[in-house]
Amino acid sequence: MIEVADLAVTFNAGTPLERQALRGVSLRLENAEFVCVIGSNGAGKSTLLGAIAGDVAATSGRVVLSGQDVTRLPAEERSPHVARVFQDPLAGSCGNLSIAENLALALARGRRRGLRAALGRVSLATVRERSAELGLGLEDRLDQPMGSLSGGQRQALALVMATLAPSSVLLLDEHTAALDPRNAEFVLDLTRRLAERFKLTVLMVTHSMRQALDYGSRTIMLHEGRIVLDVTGPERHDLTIEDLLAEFRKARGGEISEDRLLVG
Ligand SMILES: Nc1ncnc2c1ncn2[C@@H]1O[C@H](COP(=O)(O)OP(=O)(O)OP(=O)(O)O)[C@@H](O)[C@H]1O
Repeated sequence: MIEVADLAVTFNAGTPLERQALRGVSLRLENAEFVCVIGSNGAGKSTLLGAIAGDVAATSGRVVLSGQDVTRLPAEERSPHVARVFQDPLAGSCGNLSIAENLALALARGRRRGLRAALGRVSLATVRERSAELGLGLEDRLDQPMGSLSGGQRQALALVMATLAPSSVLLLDEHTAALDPRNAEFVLDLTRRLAERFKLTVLMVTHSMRQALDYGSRTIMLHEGRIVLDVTGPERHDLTIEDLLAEFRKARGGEISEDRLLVG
């Protein structure tokens, strides 16, 4: 469960560079709910994910994860609750370590122990099994460096890593944006399967309006730090990309001059 109450984040407060990235966002995701977040550049999407994960400090408001108020907890103390996959396939893993070592570290997430302890505990069979499920042949390459993998393979493994240790919340920050369409589809399908299997509460940021309507059961649009659209159920089912574009226009008070919004 994720609960965000009246969350505000202001960067560089009191300076000429002051920027209100979130202006009172309230949002509740029930257990195992999968919500897509869409919004124009600078809308506050990454800031929202960062504030939930603990990388970004809340200026005011509250963040509650699985019933625990984590607003003042640092990121590492939230990690037993939260797993995160970023846009950059290089961001969430260590390229110099082997695939097996990266998976072992992921398994140790949220525990105060190092690689050696993690490697001692990890079951090679588990790592091999979870890698084999991807159908990419990675189970035979576990000793190879993570850096030798393609972007798509790395993002697929990042998802496996995110779901190795028991966490309930998965935050996805445009995690397919750097992939070609075929790999993006593979990773999205994997996302859906893992979310269902582990009953994860998912917040997925995307620039693709198609993805925002096709994945999960609810779509949220952020604009200038506020939620301007929150649709679910039959209302969402009937929503078209044209409708979403119209919502963007409404939010922006005119035409869309957005180079990163994708209708596909
Ligand atoms: N660390 C920071 N310091 C100062 N300003 C920041 C910082 N992080 C984000 N901002 C500003 O806060 C606003 C929201 O940024 P954020 O990255 O959350 O937007 P976004 O919706 O994820 O955008 P995009 O789609 O372009 O990634 C932007 O104006 C951004 O410039």
